[in-house]
Amino acid sequence: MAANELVKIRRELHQIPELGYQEIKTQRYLLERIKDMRQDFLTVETWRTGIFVHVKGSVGTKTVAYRADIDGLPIEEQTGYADFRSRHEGAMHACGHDFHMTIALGVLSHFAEQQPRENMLFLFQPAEEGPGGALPMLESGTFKKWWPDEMLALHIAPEYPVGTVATKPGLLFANTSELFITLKGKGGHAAYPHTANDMVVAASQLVTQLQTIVARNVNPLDAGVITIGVIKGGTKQNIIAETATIEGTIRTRSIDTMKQIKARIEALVAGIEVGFACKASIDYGANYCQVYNDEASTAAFIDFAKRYEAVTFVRAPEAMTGEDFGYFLEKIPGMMFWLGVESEHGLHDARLEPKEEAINVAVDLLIRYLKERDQNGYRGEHE
Ligand SMILES: CC(=O)N[C@@H](CCC[C@H](N)C(=O)O)C(=O)O
Repeated sequence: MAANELVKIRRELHQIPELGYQEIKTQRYLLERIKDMRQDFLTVETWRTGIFVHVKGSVGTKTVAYRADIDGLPIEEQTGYADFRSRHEGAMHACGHDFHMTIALGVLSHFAEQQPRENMLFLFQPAEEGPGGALPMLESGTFKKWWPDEMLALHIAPEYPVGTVATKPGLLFANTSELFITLKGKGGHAAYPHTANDMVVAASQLVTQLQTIVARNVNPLDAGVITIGVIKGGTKQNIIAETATIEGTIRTRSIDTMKQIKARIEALVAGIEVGFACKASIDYGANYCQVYNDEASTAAFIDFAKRYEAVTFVRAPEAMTGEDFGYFLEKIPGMMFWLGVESEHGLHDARLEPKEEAINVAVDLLIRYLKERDQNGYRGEHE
């Protein structure tokens, strides 16, 4: 696909962001673009709001998979885009999944025209931002039928210039768990606090206490994050709130630290229940396992990236970002890398404006890399 065609696709996708498992228009749009491609080697199967596309190789003894996530975020866009802003109120592609999908379409269209030796599997995966599409997609009959030998994915990186790719072997992204806490007390008139049981005060205390866990309970040589992104409670300024909810995310480098943090959260919440004579419930929502890059797959990618003159390779530090792609890497050797897109504003920011030149950089890089691997053999073939 030509660079201007890819930019057009990205802009069309940017206008229709949809949240996890609501990607109806996105799926329809992707299916239309896939239908425009040469069909001789393709088999397309939908899975919920996602899509699998299998490319039959001329030899077809191995399969390499490439995954792109397709959901948007509940953010009201504040970019400077005039012509292609999100048309969906309160939703935005603020994590670059419009780029991820466009890049996957660009790579797929190449291999739809030029049949690879080995099979390829493209996954357009819903719900990466939550509740998680990777694990159920991995467990689906379609995935099992086309089970790959190796798997790749990328994520845009606003902090790197266009032309940069970054990754590392081993741990790349953290273990994550969502966190939803509901506190239920007794509402009442603002003027009669002694007759009520104020959950705004209880929630405020709890948020402050939660921030002590990483500071006071986690080994400083280990790492953890507890971010509370939402706190809601009450209905009016002169009514004492009967309920309050707290929503956040927990990030850790190790599973043990995740367990330790959850135990501390439960102890603190139990303390709030006693201290405020209220009822509390905790829901950990979606949990993602770490993204752990396979040594051999990552070494092959880094070796290529260092030789490929169109990109600069940077060794990435570990990040506390989460990615349900980690579930695939738990079962299948593979790797994920960052793609530099240079934006002043970062991921999950309403002003994120990744540079579109990065799309073509990624498409060319992936086509060349996959072609080289296709000629030289994927994991297990020449090892
Ligand atoms: C790359 C990225 O930003 N990923 C998200 C993944 C969401 C994880 C999960 N829903 C949670 O909030 O814990 C991230 O926030 O890191």
